[in-house]
Amino acid sequence: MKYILAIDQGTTSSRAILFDEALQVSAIAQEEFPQHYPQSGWVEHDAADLWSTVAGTCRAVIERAGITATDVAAIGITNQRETTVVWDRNTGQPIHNAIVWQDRRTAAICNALRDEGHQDMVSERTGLLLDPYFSGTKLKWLLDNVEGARAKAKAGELLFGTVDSYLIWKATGGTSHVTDATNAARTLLYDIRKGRWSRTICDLLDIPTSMLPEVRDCSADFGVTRDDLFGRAIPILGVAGDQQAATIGQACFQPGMLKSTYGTGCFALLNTGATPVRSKNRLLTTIAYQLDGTPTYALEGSIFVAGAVVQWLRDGLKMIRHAAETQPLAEAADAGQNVVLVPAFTGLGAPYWKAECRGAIFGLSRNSGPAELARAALESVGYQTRDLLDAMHLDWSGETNSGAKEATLRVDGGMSASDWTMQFLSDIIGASVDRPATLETTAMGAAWLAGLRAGLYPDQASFSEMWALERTFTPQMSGDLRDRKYQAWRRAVDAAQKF
Ligand SMILES: Nc1ncnc2c1ncn2[C@@H]1O[C@H](COP(=O)(O)OP(=O)(O)O)[C@@H](O)[C@H]1O
Ligand SMILES: O=P(O)(O)OC[C@H](O)CO
Repeated sequence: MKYILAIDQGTTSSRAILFDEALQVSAIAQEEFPQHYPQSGWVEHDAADLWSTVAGTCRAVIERAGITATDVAAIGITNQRETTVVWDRNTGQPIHNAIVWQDRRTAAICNALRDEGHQDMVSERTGLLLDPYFSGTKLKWLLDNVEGARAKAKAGELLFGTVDSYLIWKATGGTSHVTDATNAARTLLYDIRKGRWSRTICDLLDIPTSMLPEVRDCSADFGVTRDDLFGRAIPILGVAGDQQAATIGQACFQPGMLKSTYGTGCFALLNTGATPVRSKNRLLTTIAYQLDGTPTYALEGSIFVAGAVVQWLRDGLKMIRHAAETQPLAEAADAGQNVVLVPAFTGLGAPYWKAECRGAIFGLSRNSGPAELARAALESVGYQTRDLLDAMHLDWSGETNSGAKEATLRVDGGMSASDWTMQFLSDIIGASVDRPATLETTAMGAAWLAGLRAGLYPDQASFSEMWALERTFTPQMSGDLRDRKYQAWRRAVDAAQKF
């Protein structure tokens, strides 16, 4: 029996998942690592923690399954996207903590670039917006603020990478400085149409192109691990950013297919096929996957707070002890009250992009309590998804909320386990929501990419047929109530922005 080892390096933990020849999960290991918040709005990871938890969970999962590295045909990597690492080519030492995707420290750089009129040029090339979310301005900040960094970068002594790149460099003993097209597409430095680093944007941000990794297909040769790492060299044959890997794991291979992942945040990707669609509604254009040199594009909506609102009920308000307790609370809530929670704890993402907006609660009465708050928290995830899907459908077919007429929404991620939330989601978008039998879709996407290259797993068509449904949620709410509730949400978001 041969296995594929999938590495899922996420924002709060690293996971290693072993898939067998039938693409079934054999073993899982997971390890959390510290988050660093040096200032308000700043989020950092120690790159050494990312590497040690990845190496540690990989070794653990091999041991747990009672196999050896000889049984592992290939490694697939999927990762938190945009997070930026810069390290010394000679010593391998990072010059600073990694700056995490959530970090807002480059807001001023982005505002200045926007004021100078660069938004259109950047969007046209990268599909992205001038927002601190993406890697480019984080890299510029590091070169501007770490002593001696720019001179060393110009001398060719420093390397840049998103997390995949850094992990590959470490795993291969510094022999491979590469990334894949989906991760490159999140840097703000990559021309997604031409398929190469944009010299114009690198010049604008004063970033030497010699620092940038070589960009490969998602299913390709990324290097082989050092012999001493797992006892035998293993080839790394698949790489994709985590939301793209989930799109692959959900087998969203046809234009019009749509997935939404509910973890800490929520990321919805709509496959738009061979042509990049430029959003008129402030969504992102990105690469869904690239196989055999051909990119497939997607429209993406990114929400920064989804499951995190449940974490806030648990850790901030101490209203619940476990995320699943929100369901009985929401069921018990008084249906006559319309409490609306706007969870803009770290600003609003797509389609609003209001970094300075903060959260708000509307419609409280003397009778409002934990049940109404829990319901409002879960509902906020549905409303935010509706915002994204309305924008997507406008970009894609020119109609608002044509979801009901199109392919259903495929969901995954920790919060998709909440039946109540998934039913409300279906009600408020007025379309079916499909939850797959395997919720490990992100890791499965990475495993499939590697297994495809290794000759272990089937092609796209056969892989699509393996996708299995666990449950479909269909709309139960009347159209009238749906409209009234959604309009109340829109008023609440407007009011929160004006505060
Ligand atoms: N039964 C549930 N009901 C509501 N929220 C849940 C439930 N189970 C998990 N969550 C939420 O899902 C998130 C975890 O999902 P996960 O996919 O592991 O996230 P990430 O990869 O971002 O760490 C947490 O924010 C948690 O609050
Ligand atoms: O690590 P996750 O699952 O929170 O995903 C983070 C996204 O890739 C950020 O763009």
